Amino acid sequence: MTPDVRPLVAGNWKMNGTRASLDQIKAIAEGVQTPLSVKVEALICPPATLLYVATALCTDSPLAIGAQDCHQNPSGAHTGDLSAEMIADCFGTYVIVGHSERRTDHAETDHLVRAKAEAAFAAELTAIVCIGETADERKAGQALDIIKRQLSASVPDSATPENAVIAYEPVWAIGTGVTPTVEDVEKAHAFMRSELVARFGDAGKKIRILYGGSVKPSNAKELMGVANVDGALIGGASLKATDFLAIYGAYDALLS
Ligand SMILES: O=C(CO)COP(=O)(O)O
Repeated sequence: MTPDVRPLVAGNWKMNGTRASLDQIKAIAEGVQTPLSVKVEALICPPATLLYVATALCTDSPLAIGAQDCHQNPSGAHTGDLSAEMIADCFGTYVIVGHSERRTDHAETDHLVRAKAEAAFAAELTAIVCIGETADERKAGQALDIIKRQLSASVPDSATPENAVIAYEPVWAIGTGVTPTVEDVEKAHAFMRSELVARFGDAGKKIRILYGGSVKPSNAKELMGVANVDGALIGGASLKATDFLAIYGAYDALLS
């Protein structure tokens, strides 16, 4: 945690979820209607097909809804893509950019990820910019170098604590059930914090840095309690309302 920073617990549903899954969003929207929501923000990023209906389910809930990607341009001939304006038009308030699966599946570069984050800012969305090293990069002792490069090249100069969130997701921890040690998470997040402060000054102290990769109810309290970990980006465990709410609820103990 970072002093005076409101943590964000975010779910990334990836390419999962049909209309039947809206029940889970409804349950999460109801489940986060607790006093904890003043202190901890909750977000679900369903597939684009569910975005508009999901926001309609959350009108009376503090649960925010976001998208998983956006195009760097506001409109035009880009078949199959989604603009940041379209997400905002569906009442989405966040968009994930530069997830490692998009960097791999769609060859997204740091440069493109930065342009997508800028498009998000222009549409008044908050961009969750994902970074993280692969297993090979880690084995080669390059983890911090990769983090430094991705952070500096993927995050726009216009990032602020309001419009930008960083998600550190070591690629080897995604969907594997394996997480870094608490010491490794602490080291990586302290490094990112120092990089952000060096670049953005006081604002860099408040930009949220989420941890992602095999977060589940059983490890949430330990991981979320680490210094400079300002929440989670959850994949698999965000698909079930009970699991997501258990992770969210870990802050009950951490903040009491
Ligand atoms: O990629 C992730 C979230 O964006 C993490 O996925 P898992 O929580 O399934 O490991």
